[in-house]
Amino acid sequence: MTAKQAVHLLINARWIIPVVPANRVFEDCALVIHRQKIIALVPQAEARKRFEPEQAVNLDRHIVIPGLINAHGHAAMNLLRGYADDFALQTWLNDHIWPAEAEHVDAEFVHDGTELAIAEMIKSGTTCFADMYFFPEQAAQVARKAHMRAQITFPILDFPTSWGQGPDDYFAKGLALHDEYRADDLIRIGFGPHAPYTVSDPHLAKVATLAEELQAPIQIHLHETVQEVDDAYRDTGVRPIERLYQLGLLTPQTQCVHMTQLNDDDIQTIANSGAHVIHCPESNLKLASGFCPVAKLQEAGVNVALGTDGAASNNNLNMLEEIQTAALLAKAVSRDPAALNAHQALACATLCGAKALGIDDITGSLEVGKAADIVALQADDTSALPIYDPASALAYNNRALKVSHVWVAGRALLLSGHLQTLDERDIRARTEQWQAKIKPVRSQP
Ligand SMILES: CSC[C@H]1O[C@@H](n2cnc3c(O)ncnc32)[C@H](O)[C@@H]1O
Ligand SMILES: [Zn+2]
Repeated sequence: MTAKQAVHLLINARWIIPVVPANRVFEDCALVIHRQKIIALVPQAEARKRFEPEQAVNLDRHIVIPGLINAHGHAAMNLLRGYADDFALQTWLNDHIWPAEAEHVDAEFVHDGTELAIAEMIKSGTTCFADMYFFPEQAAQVARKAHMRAQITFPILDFPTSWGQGPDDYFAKGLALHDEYRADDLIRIGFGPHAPYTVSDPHLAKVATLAEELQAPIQIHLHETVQEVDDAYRDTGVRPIERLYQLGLLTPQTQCVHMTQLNDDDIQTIANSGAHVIHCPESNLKLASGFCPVAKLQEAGVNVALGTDGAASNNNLNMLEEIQTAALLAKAVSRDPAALNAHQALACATLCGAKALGIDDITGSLEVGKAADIVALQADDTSALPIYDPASALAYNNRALKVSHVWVAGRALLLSGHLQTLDERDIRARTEQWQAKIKPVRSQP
């Protein structure tokens, strides 16, 4: 008899949806984890014969999936959740959010807001998030403490903010941060030019050059509203996508967020460039920005990932909800009930997110050799039953499921619903202090 192989962790689960291979559900199988990686996905009986785990977790009423990837957000804006609802983007930004940010955002705000956001993300099954916000060094520090995987893009805008005096300052601070995290296993620093209407040509061109040189990602809000595209066309004679293309900013390293205003030429330009689309359906609905044509983009070969955007325009960071909204909306927009089925919607929130962030060799599916970024959802509440197809439960009835366990690179961040790397009581106390300090200006109806 050959000796059993010693491994760190064995996860036995009722259902495992690995995402790769696509459209598959493995029943009564086990994931075997050694060091930070998945080393096998086999039937439980075989796992018992072959492996001697340091720790075994039995999840016999659970659905196990790859960790969810929130491909766009502004984590610290969790402290502005519910601050200004029911406005269109430009009114929301100009009259409410930017004045609030000018008054309140500092390093401590970003530290505390990001910690609040990461706690929410872990508890709702997210293992990796893309962030674009001021004081990105704070976001990176908190992500590192929480052991979350993250892409942190440092903001570039033409004007001064509480984080810096203007573009030169932002580039200097951001590049230093990129250097600091160059060898980090979980955190990658990229460029976050805010939007075509807040960043001028020379700075966009500089982002393109530096990103190419450093092989770093770029994330930008793009074609979010009718007003953005109409104003740009009036002022420049081209649509923002065309301007970005001319400046060399559309490459496979580029993540275009929102993209609700797309004609056939725009879709072709994006497809040809290899740039990725980050679809934020709930933020787009709430700000009444428009609809991202997901089915058309996918048909054209564009990779579409999912993001929540910030909690000030969503108003939560729950990627399971985002999966459901994306799946329902895709059907309505394309008038095709088969558009974005349950497995495809889950893929958008996992593998496609990893592709967009350029980390699909590391995460995004439960494949042997990938990092153990794993989420388990308890699925035994009567409101979840019966479960004929766990992918259906995930996409269309996920309020009935409860995220119970979360691992990133094999380390537990959530065990039986309890955070392992963050102190929830402390987060609550600090959030209450911010709530007392930040007073929303409410106009009377
Ligand atoms: C440069 S840091 C991020 C900056 O973006 C603002 N923001 C949040 N949500 C959106 C959105 O949907 N479109 C454009 N800008 C957005 C945020 O408040 C920060 O100022
Ligand atoms: Zn955003």
